Amino acid sequence: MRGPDMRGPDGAVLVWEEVSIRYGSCRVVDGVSLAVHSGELVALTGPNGSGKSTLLSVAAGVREADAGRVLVRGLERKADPVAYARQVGWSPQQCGLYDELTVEENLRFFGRLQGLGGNRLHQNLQRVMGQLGLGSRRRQRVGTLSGGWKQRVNIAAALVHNPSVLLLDEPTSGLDAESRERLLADISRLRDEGCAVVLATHQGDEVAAVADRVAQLHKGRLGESARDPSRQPSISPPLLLYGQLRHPPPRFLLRLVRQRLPHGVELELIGRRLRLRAETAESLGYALAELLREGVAFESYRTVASSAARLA
Ligand SMILES: Nc1ncnc2c1ncn2[C@@H]1O[C@H](COP(=O)(O)OP(=O)(O)OP(=O)(O)O)[C@@H](O)[C@H]1O
Repeated sequence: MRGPDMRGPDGAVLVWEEVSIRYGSCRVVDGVSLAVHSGELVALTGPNGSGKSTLLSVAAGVREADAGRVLVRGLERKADPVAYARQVGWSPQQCGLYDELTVEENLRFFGRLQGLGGNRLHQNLQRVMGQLGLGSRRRQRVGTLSGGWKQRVNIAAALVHNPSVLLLDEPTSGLDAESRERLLADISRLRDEGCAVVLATHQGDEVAAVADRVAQLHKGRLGESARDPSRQPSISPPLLLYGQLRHPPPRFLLRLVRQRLPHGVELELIGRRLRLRAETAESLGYALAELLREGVAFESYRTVASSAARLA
């Protein structure tokens, strides 16, 4: 149960409204406004020290904004901290897991912290272990897991109470390319299941293929391109196509298709998720036709003609 469907003014589940945060005299987040919707994955990118973790920590409720406010389903934390916490899952950069406990014991512990117990806790543990593919590792001590599996448990711990919003701080950091790809595929599935996901990373290129939108922070300020879509000018917006493939196509075939794409068309693939970006409908249509001609089978796809995103 995700609770009553109370959303922000424009239907957003998570809203940062003119948020500023200081450490001493240093303003590390400066008037940031950003709205995230259900079923949307926003990549929060920017160099080290640009304020990504700080911005997430305010939404997670672990520190207060000095100015502005954060709303989750229209609710401010100070109005009802318990109801707010139920809606938010936070996976911090430093895993807070207990190495000497098993995967399941860790998740049970975090579930209890969220006030879950009995059958509800049991059901939530099953669900979350299924979502992150942890079933076969449930009895393994966390201290013996690889970095990729630890990150999965870290994310599962954030999801155990079934929040509407998932905040992920550098979840792919330190992972090899294959583990990163697998983890990003899992994260995009969580988004597809309806979660509003914000993923902070200083490696924006890596998440561009799965992100619906990229919000770029620089010295605590949000780049023009990443502001709330409704406030953006619609000058030559890119056309985007997101597709879910039946099977991941062989690499040689992708290479072949890429060679034939019209100038300016980008094609990215993570697992079975494909993204095409083009400047015109003609070039997008041409690229799609090329993929279909080569036998790439889509389970589904959607196109977005949007000024919402600079999907870098
Ligand atoms: N507890 C703190 N006290 C003082 N300054 C802090 C504190 N935490 C963070 N900062 C400073 O705030 C700024 C933003 O830090 P933050 O960790 O939010 O950036 P980031 O974009 O997440 O960086 P990274 O990618 O390295 O995690 C940095 O200049 C950092 O040094």
